[in-house]
Amino acid sequence: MRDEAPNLLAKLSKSSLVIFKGDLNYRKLTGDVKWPVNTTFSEALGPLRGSFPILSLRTNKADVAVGIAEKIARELDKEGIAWRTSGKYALISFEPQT
Ligand SMILES: O=P(O)(O)OC[C@@]1(O)O[C@H](CO)[C@@H](O)[C@@H]1O
Repeated sequence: MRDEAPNLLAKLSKSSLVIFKGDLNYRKLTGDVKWPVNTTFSEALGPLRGSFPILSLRTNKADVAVGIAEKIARELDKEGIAWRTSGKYALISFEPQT
């Protein structure tokens, strides 16, 4: 964003909170990478981390998912629950501005 949309970044940097809604935006925020589930949301954000306060609200519709305890993911997987893709589970993620 720093290179592609510096004006937008400057504007968002002055915001008290920027809310991203939906699976596709979550995938864009986290680079659409199949991170280990216990990767922090902060790490997955990469260069956007700390630029402005980010709240992401997402129902899970794709494999990418971060900020989850491995034990919880393992238990859901063991039960055969399609928690990553069914749209029946959701993630609320927050990263403050630094
Ligand atoms: O969760 P929602 O708001 O109904 O869908 C969010 C969404 O980003 O997820 C899909 C991509 O996985 C898109 O088709 C859709 O726009």
